[in-house]
Amino acid sequence: MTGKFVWFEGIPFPSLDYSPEILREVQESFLVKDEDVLLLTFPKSGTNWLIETVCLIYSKGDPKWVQSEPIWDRSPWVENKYGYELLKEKEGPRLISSHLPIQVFPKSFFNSKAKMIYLIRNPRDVFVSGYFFWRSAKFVEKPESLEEYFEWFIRGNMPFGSWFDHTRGWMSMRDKENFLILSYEEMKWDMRSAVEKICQFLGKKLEPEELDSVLRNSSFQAMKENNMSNYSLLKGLHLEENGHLLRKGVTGDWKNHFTVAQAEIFDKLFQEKMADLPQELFPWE
Ligand SMILES: Nc1ncnc2c1ncn2[C@@H]1O[C@H](COP(=O)(O)O)[C@@H](OP(=O)(O)O)[C@H]1O
Ligand SMILES: CCc1ccc(OS(=O)(=O)O)cc1
Repeated sequence: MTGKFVWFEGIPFPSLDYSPEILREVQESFLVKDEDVLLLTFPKSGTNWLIETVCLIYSKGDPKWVQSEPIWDRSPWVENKYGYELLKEKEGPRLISSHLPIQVFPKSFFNSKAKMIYLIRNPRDVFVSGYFFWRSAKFVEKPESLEEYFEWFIRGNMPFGSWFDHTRGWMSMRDKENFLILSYEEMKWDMRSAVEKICQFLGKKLEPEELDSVLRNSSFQAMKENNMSNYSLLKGLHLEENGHLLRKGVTGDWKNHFTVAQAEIFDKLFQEKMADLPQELFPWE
C-alpha cells in the first residue's frame, strides 16, 4: 500500500477531505460537550446502521428525519473537514460519528461526560466488507486482490490503521460508565434487545409502537432503499457506480471468502493480539 492516503501519526486516512492539519486541530481543539453522543467504529463494522438506529431513537421511530437529511449531516464525521465544520456550527446536543483510533481522538472527550457507543464486529467480516467497499471507493488506494488486502489487514496498513490496535485502544475505556460496547452480531441476532440497550444507555424511552418503527426503519431493506442513508448520493463522485454500502448485511460471510490457510493465520493473530481481553467482549468467537 503506497499512494492515495493521508498519513497522520503513522495512520493512513482516506484522501477524501482528510488532512494532517484538520486531524491535529480536531485532536487538540475540538470541544466535546457533555450532552454529545459519539458513535465510534472501525470502518465496516456497521457504523451507518448504528447511526440510523440512534437517529430513529432520537425521532421516536418517525422516519421523516432519516429520509430527508443525509446520514453524514445527521451525525457528522468529526475527523474530516466537512463534518468538522458542520459540528463546530451545530447548536445543542450533537450526534458525532468517528472512526478515529483512541490516541488521536479529541482530547476534550476524556474530561467530558459525553456518551460514546463503540460498535465492534467480527474482524473477519469487517475484512470482507472492507475489501468490497474500498474497491468501489475512489478516495482510497484499491486493493488489487483479496490476498493483497489480507496482507494489508493483518499488518494494519489500511484506512484507519490496524483493527487490532483500534479495538484494543478503545476497549481500554470499557469500565467507564459513559462508554457502551455493542456488537454488530448482537444487533443482527436480537435487534430489539440491542435497541433497548441503546435506549437505556442514552436515557431514552420508547413506546412499544415507536420501538417497532425503529426496528422497521433501521432494517437492512429499509436502509438499502433510503437514499439518505445508502450512500447512493456519493455514486459517481466518490463511489464507483457498482459500489454499495449495504452489500449483504449478514454475519459470517467471511466463511465464503477465506481460504483455510487465511482462516488459520487470522485465528492465530486474533489469539496473539486479543487473548488478554475478556472473551465475552467478542460474541462471535
Ligand atoms: N441495516 C443494516 N442491517 C445489517 N447490516 C447493515 C445494515 N446497514 C449496513 N449494514 C452493513 O454494515 C456494513 C457497512 O458498515 P459501515 O457502515 O461501518 O461502513 C456492510 O456490511 P457488508 O459489507 O458485510 O454487507 C453493510 O451491509
Ligand atoms: C462521506 C465520506 C465518507 C466517510 C467515511 C467513509 O467510510 S465508511 O463508509 O464509514 O467506512 C466513507 C465516506
